[in-house]
Amino acid sequence: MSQNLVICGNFVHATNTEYMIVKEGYCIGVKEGKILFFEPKDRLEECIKNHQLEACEIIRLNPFQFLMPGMIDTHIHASQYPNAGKGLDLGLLEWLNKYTFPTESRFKDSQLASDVYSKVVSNTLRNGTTTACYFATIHTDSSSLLCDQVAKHGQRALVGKVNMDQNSPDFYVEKSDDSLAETKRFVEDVLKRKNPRVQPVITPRFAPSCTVGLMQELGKLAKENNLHIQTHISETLDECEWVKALFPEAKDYVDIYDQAGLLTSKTVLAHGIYLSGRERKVIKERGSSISHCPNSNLSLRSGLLDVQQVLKDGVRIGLGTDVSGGYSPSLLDGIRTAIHVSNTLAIYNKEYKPITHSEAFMMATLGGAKALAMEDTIGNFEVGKEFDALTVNINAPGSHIDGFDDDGVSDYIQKFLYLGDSRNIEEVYVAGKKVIPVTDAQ
Ligand SMILES: Nc1nc2[nH]cnc2c(=O)[nH]1
Ligand SMILES: [Zn+2]
Repeated sequence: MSQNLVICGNFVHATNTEYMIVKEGYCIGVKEGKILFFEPKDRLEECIKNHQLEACEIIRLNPFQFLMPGMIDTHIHASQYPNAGKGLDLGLLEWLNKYTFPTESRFKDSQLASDVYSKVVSNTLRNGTTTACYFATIHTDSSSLLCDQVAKHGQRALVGKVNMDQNSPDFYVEKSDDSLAETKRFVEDVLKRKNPRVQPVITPRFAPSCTVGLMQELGKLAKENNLHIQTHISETLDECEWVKALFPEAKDYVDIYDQAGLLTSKTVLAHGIYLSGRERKVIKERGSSISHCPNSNLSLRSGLLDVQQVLKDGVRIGLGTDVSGGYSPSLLDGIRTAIHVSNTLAIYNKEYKPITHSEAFMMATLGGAKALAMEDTIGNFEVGKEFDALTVNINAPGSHIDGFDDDGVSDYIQKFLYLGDSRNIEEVYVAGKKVIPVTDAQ
């Protein structure tokens, strides 16, 4: 059950006009999971009275604590979690064949699926990911087990059963008709749960793995049911060459998805490193978004995404861990690596203005919400949104952060983004319910 809550202290979030805004000495009121007020704390009594929250316990944060929105992982392969931190010696296409497909094929086994999915959901939650956009595998029933784990641990997620009907190994491929029928079965199963925090996402793996016919049918299915869509695009040069050879009649990579009806305002495209200006323009026109996965792009040596160009072109962008191409399930790592990728571009081009920690923070929170078309529900502390939040303590036991006399709240926030880890994330709330620390009742 989500409780009613009042929390007073220091806050940080992104808005439509500011990448990062610090609110010192504020109070927030939460009723039935939703934010009722967010005001300076001298208005506390009046707000409590106006919103009939008198019976509610008031939590007062200490000066070393602050509240931030929960982080949003816009691209993560739950089924690749067993491989996180290993097998990064090959480029994308060889890596898929040698490590990824064999691992994913094992998820036919429901015991293995439940075990791995429980671990990945609990680890990402502990690391402050309140919303995740997951790839599962081609297996329908085991993909449903990921939904079970998301619900059990109290995370918010989009869950995708993967589609692959060509150019895949014999042990991990579907017949086109089965792929579509099983996707329909999966979508029905997820929707009939009527859990607003667990939704299906249509998940053609990437163009090389899917026939045009299947992609078109998936586009129709998404449209009929107003579903999210996720896939990969323009991640490596080898992949782009392969795509050109496989789809000679397409204008470019984006055109393949566009012709299939897969580019909508609820589509998130992972990577997008090698997109042309025309492709970014089409993505913007369709209202689709990009998931920037910097750890993966460095770990698999795929390339460096120019985030400034993506932002300049008006394309919505969030951060993804892309486990296990990315080895870290933490979006704090995503924030740091995004900054370092941008710094690297600036080292090689003196004119280049790298992104700041504030921009990276925005991408991990409100940017992610926009990328997943969920900005009406989550992403910051706007009144009316659901309360997905982290209580951060830079002085937590075992913390690797030291505060000094001349540090202000903004310094604490910056230090957390660079030096913090799950030890500093003392509490995690999803829709007003405290899901970390885990209690016996959960
Ligand atoms: N990083 C990454 N790229 C992909 N492209 C197609 N499949 C994958 C995958 O599993 N991981
Ligand atoms: Zn991926």
